Amino acid sequence: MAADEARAATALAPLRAEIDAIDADLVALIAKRMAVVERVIAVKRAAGIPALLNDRVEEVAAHVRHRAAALGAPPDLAETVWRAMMDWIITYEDEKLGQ
Ligand SMILES: C=C(O[C@@H]1C=C(C(=O)O)C=C[C@H]1O)C(=O)O
Repeated sequence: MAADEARAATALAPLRAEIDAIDADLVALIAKRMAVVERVIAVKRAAGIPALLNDRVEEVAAHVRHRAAALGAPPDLAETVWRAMMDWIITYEDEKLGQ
């Protein structure tokens, strides 16, 4: 059993390094997306537009489902991740717009 676990640990290490590298790329993309969100907030503030725009939320969710399916990723996973991110961003925008 110990030998099996040692073999598994050896096999897992490079895969986990790949996941860590992908996560670093994803965090960089989140930072890039948030920089655009800051510009969205400025436009919304100037025009008196609210943080939550339901039609846009549904459009983004549909886009990521479609893109995930095209790339062989689970659409439900993509939609779940994006809805969580958009919920967080809407709260963030709300706080910023209320200031
Ligand atoms: C960024 C926006 O604000 C909110 C956040 C969204 C997002 O993170 O994609 C989408 C819809 C909005 O309610 C936007 O209106 O585009």
